[in-house]
Amino acid sequence: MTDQKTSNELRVAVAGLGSIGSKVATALDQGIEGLTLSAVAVRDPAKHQGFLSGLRHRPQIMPIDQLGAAADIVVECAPTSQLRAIVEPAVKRGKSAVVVSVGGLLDNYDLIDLARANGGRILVPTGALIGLDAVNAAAVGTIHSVKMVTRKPIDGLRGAPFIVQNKVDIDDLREPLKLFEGSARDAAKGFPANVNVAVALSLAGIGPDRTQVQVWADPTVTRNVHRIEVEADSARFSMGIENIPSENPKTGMITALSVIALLRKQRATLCVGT
Ligand SMILES: NC(=O)C1=CN([C@@H]2O[C@H](COP(=O)(O)OP(=O)(O)OC[C@H]3O[C@@H](n4cnc5c(N)ncnc54)[C@H](O)[C@@H]3O)[C@@H](O)[C@H]2O)C=CC1
Ligand SMILES: O=C([O-])CC(=O)C(=O)O
Repeated sequence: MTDQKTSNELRVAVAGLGSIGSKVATALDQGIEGLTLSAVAVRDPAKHQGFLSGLRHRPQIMPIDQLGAAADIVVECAPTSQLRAIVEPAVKRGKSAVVVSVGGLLDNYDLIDLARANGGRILVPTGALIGLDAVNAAAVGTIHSVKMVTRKPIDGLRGAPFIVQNKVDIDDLREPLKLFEGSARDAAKGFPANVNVAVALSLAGIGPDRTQVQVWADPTVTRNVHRIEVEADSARFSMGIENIPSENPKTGMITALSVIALLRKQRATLCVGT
C-alpha cells in the first residue's frame, strides 16, 4: 500500500487485535470524526477472519512493521516486544504513534528523539489510569513526590517476570501480599503487562526513577485497583480507580475506551480535558 491519501480523513492503523486493539478497530469502523481505519496487523490472520468480516469497511491486513507507511496514526495494541517494530517506522515518517505498552518506551527512549527529529509524535493515553491531566499540570510547577499502589487479582498477575524469577507462589494466597516496592522503572521490568500505568504516570510527572510503586497480589479484589498520591507545590491530590478486567485479565476494560477517547480528540471540534 502506498503512502498516498485520497481524502482529508486521518488514516489509522491498529497493531494487534487483542483485548484493546479489537475494540479500538471496532470503534474506528463504527465511525470516529475525521478518522478512517485503514489497516491492521495481526499475528494469525485466520484467527481474526470472523472479526474482520464483521466490520463495515474491511481494512488491509499488513505486517506490523509496515503500518507506519499506510497510516497517519498507528495505534500500538500489541505486546511490549513489538513496540519498536510498530513505532519506529511511523515516527521516522513524521507520523503519530499511540502507545499503550508504555513500559516498553523506557527501553526504547531513543524513539522520542527519532520522532522529534522527523516531526513524528508519540501519544500516550491515560489508559487504565486516571488523572494524568492533573499530573501534567502539576509538573508544570514542582512535584515533590508521586506514589502509586497497584492491587490485582491473582489471575491478572500470573506469569509476570518478577513472580517467575523470584519463584513466588501466588496461587494459594488467602490475604494480600506485597510483591514489589520500588521505582516505576523497576516495576515495569518485573511486571511489563501490569504496570504500564505506572510508567505513564511517571512520564506525566517526575519520571520513572522518582515515581514510587507498590504491586500487590490481592485475592480479596476482583478488579485492578490503582491508588495514587501526588504531593506538589500547587496541590496535593489522591486518585483511585478500580478497573473491571477485560477478557485479558491483566488489562482493565477502560484502557481501550481511553484510546478511543484519545482518537476522538484528534479531529474533534470540542476537546475537554488536557
Ligand atoms: N497503558 C495502559 O494503561 C495499559 C496497557 N496495557 C498494555 O497494552 C498492550 C495490549 O494489551 P491487550 O490488548 O490486553 O493484549 P492482548 O494480549 O489481548 O492483545 C495483544 C495482541 O497483539 C497480537 N500480536 C502479538 N504479536 C503480534 C505481531 N507480531 N503482529 C501482530 N499482532 C501481534 C496478539 O496476537 C494479540 O492479539 C499490552 O502490552 C498491555 O500490557 C494493558 C492495560 C493497560
Ligand atoms: O489494566 C490495568 O489496570 C493496568 C495494566 O494492566 C497496565 O498498566 O498494564
